[in-house]
Amino acid sequence: MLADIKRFGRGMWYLTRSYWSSEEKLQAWGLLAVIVGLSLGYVYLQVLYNEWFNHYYSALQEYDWNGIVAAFKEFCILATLNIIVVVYLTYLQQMLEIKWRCWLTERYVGRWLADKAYYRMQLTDKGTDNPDQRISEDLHLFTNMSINLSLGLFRAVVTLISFVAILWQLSGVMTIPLGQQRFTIYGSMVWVAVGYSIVGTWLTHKIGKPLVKLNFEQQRYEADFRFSLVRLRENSESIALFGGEKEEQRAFMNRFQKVLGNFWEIMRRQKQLTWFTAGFGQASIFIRIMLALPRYFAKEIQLGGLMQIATAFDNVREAFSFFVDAYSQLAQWRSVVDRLTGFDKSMADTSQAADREKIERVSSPSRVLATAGLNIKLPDGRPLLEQLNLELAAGDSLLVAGPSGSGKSTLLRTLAGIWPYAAGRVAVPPDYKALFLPQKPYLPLGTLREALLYPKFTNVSAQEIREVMNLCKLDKLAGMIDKTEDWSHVLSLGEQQRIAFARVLLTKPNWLFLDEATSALDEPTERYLYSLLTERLPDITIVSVGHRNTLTSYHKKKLTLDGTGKWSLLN
Ligand SMILES: Nc1ncnc2c1ncn2[C@@H]1O[C@H](COP(=O)(O)OP(=O)(O)OP(=O)(O)O)[C@@H](O)[C@H]1O
Repeated sequence: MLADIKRFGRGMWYLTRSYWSSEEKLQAWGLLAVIVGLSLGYVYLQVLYNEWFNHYYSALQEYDWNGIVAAFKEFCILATLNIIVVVYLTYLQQMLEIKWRCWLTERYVGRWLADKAYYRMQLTDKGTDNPDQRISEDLHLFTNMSINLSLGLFRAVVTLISFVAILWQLSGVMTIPLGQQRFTIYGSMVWVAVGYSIVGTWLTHKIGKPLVKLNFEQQRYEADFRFSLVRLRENSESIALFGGEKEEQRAFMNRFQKVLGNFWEIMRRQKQLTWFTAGFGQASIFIRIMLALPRYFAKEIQLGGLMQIATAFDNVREAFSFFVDAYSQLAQWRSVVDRLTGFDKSMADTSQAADREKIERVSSPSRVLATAGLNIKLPDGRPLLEQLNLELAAGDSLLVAGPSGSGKSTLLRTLAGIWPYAAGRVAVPPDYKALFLPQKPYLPLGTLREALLYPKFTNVSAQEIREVMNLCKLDKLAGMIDKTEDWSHVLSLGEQQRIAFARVLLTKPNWLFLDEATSALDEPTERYLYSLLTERLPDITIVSVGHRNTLTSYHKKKLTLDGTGKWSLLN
């Protein structure tokens, strides 16, 4: 338990410190100071309201018309101030939350993308699941809960102190005769109000405790259910071709049953809790009056004093109920902090691993790409390729062949610098401008023009884009370059591969790595596109991975891998 609290404290400190000591610190602290000021103002207004009840009801009791008019005037001022304070308190609190979230999101997204951590993490770190959820949901929850809970706690404590003091004053001194003795009790109403609130909140907590876990589970079941629906959308074609609708429906309903079962549990618990809270709320209306009646009948206080006691009692009770509500959120807050610190640690580890990368990348003195003693392994340590010594001069072309799973793509990943399980030396030419084409090109959501120029949206004229598209046999699409679509779903794989070739002609790299980038094309188109490359980019060096025999004729060299570490080179 203590270790948990310590870990939570450390996590909180780590996540909070960065923003509050950042370049935005002045703004953040300034905003916080205004919010704290408004919170104090809000509590002070509640105290004034409480006194107002006294003035108003005392005037009513006395049939004092002038007193009532004065109370109305006072009420108008208090109500106006209250509205202004409540509006700005909410608005500024949300402003602080969004600024903090924005700062954290920028930082997390930046770190996730730096050193290709997003790719490496899925290879090296199995512990951090759903980084997308960490960034979108957890950062939102973290800032929201940190601000609401800490400022809420501050307000509740100040309210409690203020109204306990008021109740103490209004309680006067109570003397109870017991036989010969007389007992004097100070602040009697405080003890009753605090006792009543503690018992009530404790019972609420006892009855409502299982709801914390149940609500947490509900979120998880809902997320699982949603995820299965999203997967159907993503794999709609395969499922339609398999005719897998019945199986999918069964799987959906299985997941939905969990949502349903848990929700029934929540309803049952909620019902018990509502029995209690509704009863407790009604009882308190009665008790708060009963509490003050002895002094009222003893004519020690007036009707105004009676009403003032009643509202002070409500304020004390509300302040206590905040602790219970907050308590139920603590578990969620703690798990958010845990998840974020875990994610942070995993990003830090990944970037440290990138720093001590075992591949030595140097600049080659001539226009040659050379590997020396290159060893590539699988994540479990099995060798894929051992002691690869390869030299490729600018203008060369190399075909990488070998059985499926022998490590061809992994060799390309290593040359691109994204495979972490590799060691050795890679020398790259000084004017090295490489482009890697995978089998299924990535097409970002947006226009075709953006997809064609991804990731560097350089200024290329529409005319040039259309020309290149015509060259790549994409004339049908040349008129739609500014149309926004989910192109990866609309275009056939062959069309997507031709888009990738158009991308090559537009970005003009001098080293091109193709990983089965023509697998979906017919052989004549494949031949045409290879000849187009050498015709339009005569300086280009091509490294291709592929199974087709036809590819051999477009390359001068052939590297064959056997998947156990051995390789052979044919010139
Ligand atoms: N992220 C990963 N985690 C674990 N193993 C992996 C990972 N990526 C690839 N591998 C394994 O590495 C081996 C080589 O994969 P690679 O994709 O390089 O083969 P390939 O020769 O290109 O295969 P193919 O011809 O089928 O495309 C395979 O056994 C594969 O299962």
